[in-house]
Order: sequence, then C-alpha cells, then structure tokens
Amino acid sequence: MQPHFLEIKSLAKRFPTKDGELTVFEDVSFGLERGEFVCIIGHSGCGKSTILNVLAGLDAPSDGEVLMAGKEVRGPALERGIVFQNYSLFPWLSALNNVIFGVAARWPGWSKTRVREHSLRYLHMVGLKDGAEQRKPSQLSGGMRQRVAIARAFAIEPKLLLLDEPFGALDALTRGTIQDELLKICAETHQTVFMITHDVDEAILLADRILLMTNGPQARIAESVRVSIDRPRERGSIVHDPGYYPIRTHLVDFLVSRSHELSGSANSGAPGSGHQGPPRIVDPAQAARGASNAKDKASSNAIAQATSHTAGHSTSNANSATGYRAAESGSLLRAVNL
Ligand SMILES: Nc1ncnc2c1ncn2[C@@H]1O[C@H](COP(=O)(O)OP(=O)(O)OP(=O)(O)O)[C@@H](O)[C@H]1O
Repeated sequence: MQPHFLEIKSLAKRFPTKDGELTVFEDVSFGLERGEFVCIIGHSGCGKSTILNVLAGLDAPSDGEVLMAGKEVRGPALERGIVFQNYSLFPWLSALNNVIFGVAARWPGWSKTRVREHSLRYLHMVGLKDGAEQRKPSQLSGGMRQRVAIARAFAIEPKLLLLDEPFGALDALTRGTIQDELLKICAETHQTVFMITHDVDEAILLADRILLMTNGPQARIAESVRVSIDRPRERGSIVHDPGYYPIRTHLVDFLVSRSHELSGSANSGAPGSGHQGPPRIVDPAQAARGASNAKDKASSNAIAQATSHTAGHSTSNANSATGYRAAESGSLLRAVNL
C-alpha cells in the first residue's frame, strides 16, 4: 500500500503532574494525502493543539512518530507553515514586511524585487491592498491581521499548512469572508492543510475529511468522517446539498454523546471495548444517499407492482396501497441493515 504523504503512527503524549502522569492522548494514528484538507474536532482539552504542535515539530511525542514524505519530523522547518488564533505577527513590521520576512528566509537566493513581488501577490490574494500592505499590525483590524498571518503562511508555499483555530477570534462576518478566501486559495494552490476548529459548519465547508477526537484524558481519534460534498463549495448554498445535514448531525451527535462514550477514560479497564486502532471511516452523506435511493427504488417498485395489479387482476385500491407500504418498508429495512 502507498504510504500517506503525512503519516502519524501510534502517537501518545504524557505530561508529569503532581498527581502522577497525565496521558493526554494515546494510540493516535492517521494519514493525510497530498492536497487534502483535513479538520480535527474535539472537546476543549482533548489534545488537538498538542497534536498540531507535534506535527509542526514544536513539541515531541512521548510515543510514536510523524513522517512527512517519508522523513521523520524532528523539529520546526519552513516546509511546514503555521497560523495560530492570535496572529503571531511581528508588531514592529508592516503587513508586507511580515510576509517578506518569511519569504526571504525560505528563498535566500531570491532578489529583493522577486521577494517583494511574491509577498505582495499573496497579500493581494487575501484581499489586503490599497495601502493596507504598509500598515503595522496595530493599525489593522483583527480580520486584517489574520489575513496577513494567512498570506505569510501560504507565501512560503509549505508542504503542509497547520491552522490552529485561525478564525476563532473573528466576528462571524469577517470569519465567513476569510473562509471564502481560504477556499479559493486552497483550490488554486492545492495546499495540504491540517486545521483545528470548534465550528462544525466551518469544518464541513472547508474539509475533505474531519477527524473526530474523543474526550481526554487518554483521548484518541475515533472516526474519520468523509465530507462527500462536491467542490467548489459556497457558504450560501452548501446547506442545500443533501449530504450537508447528515454530516452535520453525525458531527453534533459525536460531540454531544459519543465523544464521551468512546473516550479512553470511560472505557479504561474494559478490554475489547472496540476503541483501539485507526479511526473508523464514516461517510454520512453517502449513507443518507443510499437510504434515499433505496426508498426511491422501493417507491417505483411498488408503483410498478400496483400498476400491474390494477391492469392485470383488477386489484382493489386498498390492496395496492398495502403492497406499496410492504415493498417500501422491506427495502428500507434492507438499506438500514447494510
Ligand atoms: N506542559 C503541560 N503540562 C501539563 N499538561 C499540559 C501541558 N500542555 C498541555 N497540557 C494539557 O494537555 C491537555 C491538552 O491540551 P491542548 O491544548 O492540546 O488541548 P486542545 O484540545 O487543543 O484544547 P482547546 O480546544 O481548549 O485549545 C490539556 O488538558 C492541557 O491541560
């Protein structure tokens, strides 16, 4: 089997505390393909940022390993870009110089003009122009600052982009606009992205897959949920896709109940509780389409049956109706069993 572009193998993180060792998460294994956009969702404190920091090379795991393109991640590198919630810009540099700083470090052989043009291209891509490029972070709004951080991360063209709740501090309107910009840039650049979010609607809009993390301690990634909704996606119309609500309901149900039921601490000492190993792959949109197709098929079978009864045997209307219900419920039961 072809290895994943990013391989996370049996990762665990433990911290010493005054009450003994705290296992934040363990047995975390998953992969990311090149060009994939993967979100991770889980309750506060389950260890999402710790996983992201390990992927970035900013933190070391207690167990397990991370391989990117077959090479072990052992420390931070420019081939991995990071955007945090709090922007992390250099306050004394203009928006443009914040981006230039990263670009010049990434390509030290480039001329000043080339570095500047490249940086400006990415600032324009996130909608920063008309003089905003020359302003310092303190002269920019929160949304504009986050745009600079995103432009800076994309401009170094990292092999992997790590986003830690990048829109968490923004108002809903700004958040929506920057989500649209992110969708557009990802479609243009085919960037591989791993993103933490608490917002299920944001995850469905942006991601190809959503990893669901159980509650800590001893958290793990229980499910990998496919977002089988066609691209390009638009914020205004995605809710009308028939796959949208099945996915959303699945995510909300996980957060409300299963994140606790499947958690390591809830299952500790219960051998065979079924929570070990790689995440279960789930496709709620596809499952819903399957059930709906089975229902449609049952309806048309029943109509065909009823028509032939009526034509051939002059069956009463009451009998036709009974035949319809039986055929429909039989097929639906089969669909549920599948
Ligand atoms: N240096 C440390 N020493 C002890 N415990 C730590 C340390 N760093 C993190 N933790 C604990 O690890 C757990 C996971 O933290 P982390 O920030 O990764 O969670 P998270 O899922 O990203 O949370 P949130 O969604 O609130 O940002 C928390 O319980 C936290 O208290």
